[in-house]
Amino acid sequence: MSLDVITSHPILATTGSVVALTLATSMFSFGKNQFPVAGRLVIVTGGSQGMGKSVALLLAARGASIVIIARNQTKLDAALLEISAAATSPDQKFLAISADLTSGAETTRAFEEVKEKLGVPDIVWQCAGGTVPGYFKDYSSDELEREMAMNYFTALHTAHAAVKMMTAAPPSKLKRQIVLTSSVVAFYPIAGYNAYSPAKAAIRSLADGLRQECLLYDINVAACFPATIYTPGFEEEQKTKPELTKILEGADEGQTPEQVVVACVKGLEKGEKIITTTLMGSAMRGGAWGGSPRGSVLLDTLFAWVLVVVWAIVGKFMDMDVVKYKKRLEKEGRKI
Ligand SMILES: NC(=O)C1=CN([C@@H]2O[C@H](COP(=O)(O)OP(=O)(O)OC[C@H]3O[C@@H](n4cnc5c(N)ncnc54)[C@H](OP(=O)(O)O)[C@@H]3O)[C@@H](O)[C@H]2O)C=CC1
Ligand SMILES: CCCCCCCCCCCCCCCC(=O)[C@@H](N)CO
Repeated sequence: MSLDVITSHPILATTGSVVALTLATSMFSFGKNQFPVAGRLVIVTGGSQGMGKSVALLLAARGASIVIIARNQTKLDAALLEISAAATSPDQKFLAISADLTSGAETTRAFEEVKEKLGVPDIVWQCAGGTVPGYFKDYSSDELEREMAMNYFTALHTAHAAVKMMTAAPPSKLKRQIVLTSSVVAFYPIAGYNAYSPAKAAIRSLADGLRQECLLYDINVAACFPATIYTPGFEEEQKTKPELTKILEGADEGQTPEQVVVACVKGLEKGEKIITTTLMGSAMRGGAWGGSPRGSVLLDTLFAWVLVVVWAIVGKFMDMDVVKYKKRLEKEGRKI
């Protein structure tokens, strides 16, 4: 096909220009760090333990000022001591604020305190969240609502307070940034997480839509999608996690919070928006892209093609594990 044919055909010409533009933009941004942190003010929600604490530790070591927000003051104080010890410059500031981020009013109060004491945040990274896994039939409706509040409302109020404060502030030289924390269950929900996965899927949806809207305000919005992370929250989960959920998520090796954070920061530095932390996570993302902006165009396209077929098979196998488990329970005379 000659170039003439391409340029004379409106659909081909449009597709061609979009592909060329995407490649040019990705080449242009290649090598440029899209997530500078030194000297910047970062709020980390859920920064008192687990993944959030690892985010705070890494960014403190890279020269950022850090505010951690969580509920328990004792845990906050202990974590802040550790985080401030990771500082590399005397100019870095550290602050811990106790707030329940399921409440919009509390979230606003915490953000106002940050502004008053240290200024408008440059980066807001939401990590607060967690789950009490279980069989759907066993939750009370209050418990179901609590999972939504704990995961989605915390993220929603945090993003809202951040966008309101950032858009009201004078423009900053470096782009301001919001990072949300979802989970791979937003791509592929499994049995035992049905109170939790929909809240994480809602975060994915918010990240995609807000990213688009925030192009208006010159604020970057990204979200990360870890699989199993070995954290205090995970330890707690294991206590109530159905055996079946453990079997299904056994396909995943798990990562330390440090590994997860290094992978997320790498993605952010490359300017990625929907960030996975393992190859399996990328495969799951590849099968669930929708209209989200791509990370690695080549890999994601390949996965998107292959996964159409792979999901048909893997999905069946996963379902078969469930049926196998049900039969095992019946055979052993056990009830769930
Ligand atoms: N661990 C895992 O396997 C995975 C976790 N994730 C997600 O990563 C994030 C971090 O998980 P992880 O490190 O395991 O969690 P942890 O339970 O270890 O830590 C959760 C943090 O969030 C804070 N927090 C919880 N609820 C609230 C609230 N209502 N208001 C303010 N702060 C709150 C906690 O402090 P306090 O209790 O004092 O408020 C704590 O600092 C979560 O969003 C989780 O869903 C995603 C994939 C896998
Ligand atoms: C196409 C590629 C093959 C796909 C195989 C599917 C394997 C499913 C693994 C699911 C892992 C779920 C981790 C959830 C972590 C989480 O969010 C909770 N621990 C909450 O803290």
